[in-house]
Amino acid sequence: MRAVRHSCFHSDAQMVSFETARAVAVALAEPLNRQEDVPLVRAVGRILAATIEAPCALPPFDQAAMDGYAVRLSGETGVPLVLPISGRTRAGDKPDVLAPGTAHRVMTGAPLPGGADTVVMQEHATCRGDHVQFGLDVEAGCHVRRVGEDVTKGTAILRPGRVIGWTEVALLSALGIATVSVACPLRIVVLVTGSELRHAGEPLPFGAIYDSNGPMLGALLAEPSAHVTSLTVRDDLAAITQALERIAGTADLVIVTAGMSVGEEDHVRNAVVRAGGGLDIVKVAMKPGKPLAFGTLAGAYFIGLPGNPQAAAFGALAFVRPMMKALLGQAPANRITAKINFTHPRKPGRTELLPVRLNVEQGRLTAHRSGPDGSHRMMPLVFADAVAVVPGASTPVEVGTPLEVLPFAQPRFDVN
Ligand SMILES: Nc1nc2c(c(=O)[nH]1)N[C@H]1C(S)=C(S)[C@@H](COP(=O)(O)OP(=O)(O)OC[C@H]3O[C@@H](n4cnc5c(N)ncnc54)[C@H](O)[C@@H]3O)O[C@H]1N2
Ligand code: MOO
Repeated sequence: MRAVRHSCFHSDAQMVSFETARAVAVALAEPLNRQEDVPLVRAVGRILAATIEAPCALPPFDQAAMDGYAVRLSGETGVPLVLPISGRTRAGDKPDVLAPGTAHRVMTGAPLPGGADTVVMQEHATCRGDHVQFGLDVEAGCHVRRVGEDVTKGTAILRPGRVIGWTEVALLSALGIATVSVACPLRIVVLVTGSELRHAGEPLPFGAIYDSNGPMLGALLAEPSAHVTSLTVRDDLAAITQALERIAGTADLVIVTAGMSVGEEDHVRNAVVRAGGGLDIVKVAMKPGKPLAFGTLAGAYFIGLPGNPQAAAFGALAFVRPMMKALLGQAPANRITAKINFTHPRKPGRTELLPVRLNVEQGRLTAHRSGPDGSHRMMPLVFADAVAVVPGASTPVEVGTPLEVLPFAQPRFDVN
């Protein structure tokens, strides 16, 4: 774990820019380098921890690509129009040898008989008893899959950081690899703070609200490489400190929601320090999400997200996801831009995060506003599939401006 500047937030609590906070989040998070071997069939969504070299070639031998007849067309032999059929090889049979001046019946996937260099599709041949007659348009070398033309034995085919998906399962299975070394899942604990919170299904007294941040962050962050658990605590300094002490040592990443601001019931930053942790960043120049803190807590990374649901979600997308990638040994995600199709009046200041709906229009990724302002609102999230990043220095943003977007779902090209 890299050392962080344990600056005290009471003294001159510094506010850093959104870009600085993003850079710090990733720079803090060192790869955990914990790995385990798992059966390939259970490895989907897991992250490769070691380079895989091909233990054999693909195809593993020269083979017929069509049902037909293997012949030798190159060299001096040439092809008479009619050839005797000298043998038969199916997929799975041992390789045979082509008798000179003959044709050899082969099925797709069969080892090419030694000496043959071409397969003629059976649709271009007529079988006459123990002879076969070919059409005139036979092309030398065709319909043969050459050994190693897809994968050369010994080459590095997959590198650490790669997410195992169906394509990797196919490739590794073809190479006979049944077990892979993957990064151990991250242990993420979400501590939900707030005396007003109740769990869905519980009675709701007037003034109370249902906890949505806990379930939301669980759903947003959980993946095959990250186990997320959550617990809830009331707005009480001693109770939050105790909860943090209990969590310490059981998590790689501790996420707290709410209690991050300056009110009398906002205790999280004090509790982190009391629990033996340290805070590096305590405010970020972003809207929503300004009361957001980073630090460490007993060997874990700590991130405190504001209580408003949009602020908590956007903090998770902008900082937690990149930290998770770094901890799992993955390269940072590609930055994606979309053209916005709305105007957004503003003065230069904090970076703004706006929920947007993405569409492809005239071949360009286009972002539409998904609802009115307000980081307490849930509906703009439901109608969005990304958040657009308006840089702090921007003046009013016009239709057609390209802006970075952070997609809610991680696209395939985003995972290396
Ligand atoms: N005087 C100031 N007041 C506030 C400031 C400020 O700078 N000065 N910042 C505002 C901003 S911006 C935000 S964001 C919030 C952040 O506050 P906290 O992180 O301390 O969060 P709370 O005050 O506890 O809660 C805010 C809001 O979110 C609701 N909430 C909390 N947890 C959940 C949950 N798990 N599920 C659903 N909703 C939750 C909570 O009930 C509040 O309505 O502070 C502003 N105030
Ligand atoms: O900035 Mo607060 O994060 O919700 O509005």
